Amino acid sequence: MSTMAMSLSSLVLLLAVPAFLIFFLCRAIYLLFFHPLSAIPGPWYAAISSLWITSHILRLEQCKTIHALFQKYGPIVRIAPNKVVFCDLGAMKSVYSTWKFDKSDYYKSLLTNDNDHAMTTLPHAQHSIRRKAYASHYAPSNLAKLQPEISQVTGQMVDTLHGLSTRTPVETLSLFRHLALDIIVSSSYGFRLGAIRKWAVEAEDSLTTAIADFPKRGILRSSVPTWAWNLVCKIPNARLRLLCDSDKIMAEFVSTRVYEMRAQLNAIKAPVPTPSIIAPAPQPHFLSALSSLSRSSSRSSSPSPSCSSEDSSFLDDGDKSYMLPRLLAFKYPNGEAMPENHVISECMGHMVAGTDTMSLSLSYFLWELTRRQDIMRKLQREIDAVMPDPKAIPSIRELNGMEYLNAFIKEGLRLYGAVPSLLERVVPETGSLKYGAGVEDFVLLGYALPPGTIVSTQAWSMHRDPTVFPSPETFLPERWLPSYATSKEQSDADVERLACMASHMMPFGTGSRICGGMNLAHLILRNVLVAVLRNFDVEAAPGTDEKSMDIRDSFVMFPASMECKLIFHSRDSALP
Ligand code: HEM
Repeated sequence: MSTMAMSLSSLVLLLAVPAFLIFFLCRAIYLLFFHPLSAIPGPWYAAISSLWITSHILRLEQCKTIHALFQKYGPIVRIAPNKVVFCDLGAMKSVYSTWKFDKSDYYKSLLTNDNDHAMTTLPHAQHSIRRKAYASHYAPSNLAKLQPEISQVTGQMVDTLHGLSTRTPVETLSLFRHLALDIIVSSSYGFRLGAIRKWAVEAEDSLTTAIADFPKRGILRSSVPTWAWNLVCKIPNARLRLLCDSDKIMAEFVSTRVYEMRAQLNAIKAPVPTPSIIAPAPQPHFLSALSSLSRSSSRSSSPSPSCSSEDSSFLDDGDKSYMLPRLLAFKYPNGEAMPENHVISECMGHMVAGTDTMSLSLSYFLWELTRRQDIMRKLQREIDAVMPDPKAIPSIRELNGMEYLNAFIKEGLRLYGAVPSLLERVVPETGSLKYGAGVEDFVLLGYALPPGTIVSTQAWSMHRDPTVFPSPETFLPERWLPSYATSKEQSDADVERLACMASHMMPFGTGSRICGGMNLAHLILRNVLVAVLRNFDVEAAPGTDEKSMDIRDSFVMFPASMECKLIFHSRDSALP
């Protein structure tokens, strides 16, 4: 009996193995030669399985791998059975701006507290409602009101750096993460977190740690089964607990702000005077030096666009206008208020989206300057001229008018934009969009893509197109400056060249899903760069070099060593 059973199971095995091999072979032949995407160039092994691209994602080198594919195969490449990438301006506009395809499931890995926020809301239609809830917060006119707070926090950071003993290496990813979080928290909730102050005394700020942990938690959480995750979180190790709880820590922080804000709003409705939720903070010299400038800029700015709020009067706290009350006052099209868990996840999404992106960009920008003293000196000459007092950051208008600084930031975002990765979208079902009279299929660079195909491009490659950016790997702010040509032909060519470069730039994404905090990001970059370079010369600390700063990517980019240590030398004595 047992001999019979054994021979039966060997027979099943004998048949199963070839059956599986035949199935795999037939599938591979179909994917390679008969699949609707089979005509698209690319490595044959990528066409038959996702394993190849997944191995590069796991090695944290997707951007460079995809870029090499464009160099080998041209502007459209098949990187997996169902995935197509492209590097072409027309295609970029078509996917992200004209047809506004929905995002792919990839974005669900960025959920906060298991809830959607604007970045993870996949369908275009739902997203545009969500975006309305917060968009006016980041309007330039509203940000102008928040400039004094941004300058103040930046000033605290500069004071802290001045207080360090000479030649102390500073890990700038951590420094700028604390700074960015202070700014985002203050501009979103009107709450002084004091992360920079804690950083200065080396005290841990659990919210900053939670935000730094968030991506690691996401990767770990999605790569192990729930039971294993629960087990990991039971290990009695304080650091591990913090990592496991990062979502919870963020959610609790935001819930408390919601609770406080509601209390304040209710108090405003009932005419009982209440103190502002902003903890009274000392008036640092930075703020006092700036307040008159910033007040005049906020007064002259146009009123912030209204959100669909019935109670917009409470949006202002004195001169300022925060994001949280906008979300609490927002009504969905059916007239219902945004549920509290949506408000919380939206706020968490912005903290996560804005913190590491800022710290990475600023760290790479400064690291580049340590290698390019010529650029640092040019920037300092321009900054010194508009910022005679090293403690008074110029007005937004003056910052925006700094030609070389602007060119430097554009070039920085070109090579060191914190999100250089594929921004995946999905070709919709046939018939849900009409591509033209009688045109059912979506055609990209001459290839018809069936519904469900995942299409994307990456800033890494769009920003390194040698036909648009000559010597693309060279950091050259001058490429963004007009040549001040005297002849009409030359100046027309100049305008065309600059416009062509600008149209290829997508450090903040592009189209309807472009970074919601882009204006705030620009403001922070300008504030921090002028404050740091007016006050310090920057040098790379021993060990911070090409190798340690080599770029890795996992949606955001980061240095191979996961740190960036720089030394800030005070310029006090050297100044005229
Ligand atoms: C240099 C800094 C930054 C870079 C490079 C950057 C880049 C990006 C990119 C590439 C996207 C995604 C586009 C897509 O998936 O198609 C994005 C989305 C987003 N970012 Fe940023 N970002 C930065 C700073 C910020 C800041 C400071 C905030 C706010 C505090 C912010 C808030 C957001 C939000 C809310 C979204 C989702 C937008 C939506 O779908 O409505 N970002 N960002």
